Amino acid sequence: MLRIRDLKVSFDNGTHLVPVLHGVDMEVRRGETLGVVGESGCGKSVTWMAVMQLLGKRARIEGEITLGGKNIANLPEKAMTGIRGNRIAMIFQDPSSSLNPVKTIGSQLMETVTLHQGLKGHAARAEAIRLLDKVRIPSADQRMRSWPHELSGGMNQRVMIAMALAGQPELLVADEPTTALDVTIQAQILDLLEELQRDTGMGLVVISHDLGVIAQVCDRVMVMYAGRVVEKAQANRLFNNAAHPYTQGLIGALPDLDGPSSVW
Ligand SMILES: Nc1ncnc2c1ncn2[C@@H]1O[C@H](COP(=O)(O)OP(=O)(O)OP(=O)(O)O)[C@@H](O)[C@H]1O
Repeated sequence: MLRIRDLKVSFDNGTHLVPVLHGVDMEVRRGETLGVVGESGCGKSVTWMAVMQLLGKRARIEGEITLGGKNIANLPEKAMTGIRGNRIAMIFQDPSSSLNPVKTIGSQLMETVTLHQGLKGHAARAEAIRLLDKVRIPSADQRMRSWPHELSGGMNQRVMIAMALAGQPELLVADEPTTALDVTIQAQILDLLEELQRDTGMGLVVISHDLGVIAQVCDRVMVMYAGRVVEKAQANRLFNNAAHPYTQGLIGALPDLDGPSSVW
């Protein structure tokens, strides 16, 4: 469905270009859940921000990004607006900074529904409530009147996922979707993403520095290190038999339940 070939990204810092991605190759197959893992700063977010053309004017992007066979790298902004949200949607780490604090959940969700589905008034409201139900927000009708600060981080992330679903995207990119949440809520959000992926058949990309998160939901995994993909594998193969030393190090760093306890 989506193929990235030899993606190179540099940032212009005023005096010279600073290379950040050095030729990334990646692909997402229809209906799969792909994990992108690697330490902070290795280029996970930049890769997907480049796909979405959200990197701003200082970024120089080279390479090929094809969606359904069509090259979308460096598309004009107007054409890209038709892709963002409608074909590829993205959610981020901190839902409270993505939501507008001075608008209710309902009005933000209705705006998104109007933008992507052209619905207005009662129809937009009904669709917004349906989406809140779909992401398992209890009493969706009442929650429409809530402000972002009245909801927990986990609930706000569910609202962001509802917004992402408004455009019925073929692909949802979740960039560290659970990093800002506590552990029990993390598991619930991952379960929800998995369930939505199964129900809708959309492709799902989960970006995380946390192998535990990747292990829970992903079919295939791409491991990134210093602006490159260093390993691609089926998730179970990767965890049992990682080929690259960096991946072996990442797996070796996971806490071992059978190992000696450090708590006395
Ligand atoms: N707008 C920007 N201008 C300049 N450099 C940037 C910009 N955005 C990212 N970078 C640099 O690109 C590199 C990759 O960043 P990226 O955000 O993709 O890392 P990451 O793997 O997603 O890590 P994290 O999980 O910490 O976000 C980093 O060195 C970062 O400082």
